[in-house]
Amino acid sequence: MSSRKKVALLPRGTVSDEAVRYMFRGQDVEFVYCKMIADVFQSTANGHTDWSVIPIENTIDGSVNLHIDWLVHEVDLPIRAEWVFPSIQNLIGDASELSSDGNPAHWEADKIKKVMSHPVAMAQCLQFVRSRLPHAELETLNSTAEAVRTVKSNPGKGWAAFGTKLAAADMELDVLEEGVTDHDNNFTRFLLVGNAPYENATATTYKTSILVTLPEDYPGALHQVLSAFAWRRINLSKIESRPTKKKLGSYYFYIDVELALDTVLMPAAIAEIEAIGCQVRLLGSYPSLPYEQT
Ligand SMILES: O=C(O)C(=O)Cc1ccccc1
Repeated sequence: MSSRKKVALLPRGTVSDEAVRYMFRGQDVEFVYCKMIADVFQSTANGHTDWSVIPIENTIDGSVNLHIDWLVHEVDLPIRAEWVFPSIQNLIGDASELSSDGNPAHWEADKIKKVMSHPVAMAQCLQFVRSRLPHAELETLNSTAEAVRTVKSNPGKGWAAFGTKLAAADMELDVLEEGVTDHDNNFTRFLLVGNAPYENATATTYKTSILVTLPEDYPGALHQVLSAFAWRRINLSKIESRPTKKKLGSYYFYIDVELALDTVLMPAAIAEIEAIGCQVRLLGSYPSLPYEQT
């Protein structure tokens, strides 16, 4: 039997595709492209793939709540690694339709009736939309690659997309404007989740992600949770409250801790939090891989 690992991700030509090519550069893994994020998760949850790759947070728009909620409520797949990757969007369309002389650089705003993209990509380009395409209708789809494909299959309608250069090349469309993301330093954080372990000999930084549900009748419980980390001098890199989906006004806290679980301090901090009546669910303890420009 082949030991080649299978990784589920959004379609070819998406930002996820670029990020996964970067993460697994030089390694022999099989990419299983899925139409939308729910399919990505399901593919690993039902054993068809070893891992899923999930965009979880980005510089401009913050957490991708839909993806965090899937990870927490719909599947039980441990986090195996995280890494960041720059997400660069481009305005893509057919220059013969969107400019008067067919030159991509001469695209005209009033010829663009609608721009499509993934919601995360759209959120990253809103200033560009406001200043350069104020009259265009906006539509969000399952991925940037789907948006580019939709433009390709609807010629003559004045449609354009925000997406990658790879998707533009695949669909034989033009890059009308490069790098339309609102801030240059725009990175997306990706998670590798799944039941198969992931080894990375080069990792030097580790994180542990936990979900904490506070007892209802305990004033100051969050303060106690934070102090369990604070007096041990353990750094938190993220804390976010999300609805439990069980009752209005009931929340859990998603906490990223900058320490591996197999250190003396971490189990002690978790035991202290449990002792005050909080429920703690471990989402994973994993390497945090730096981005090195290739
Ligand atoms: O649709 C894509 O290209 C994705 O991979 C989702 C996404 C979009 C924008 C930034 C990061 C991930």
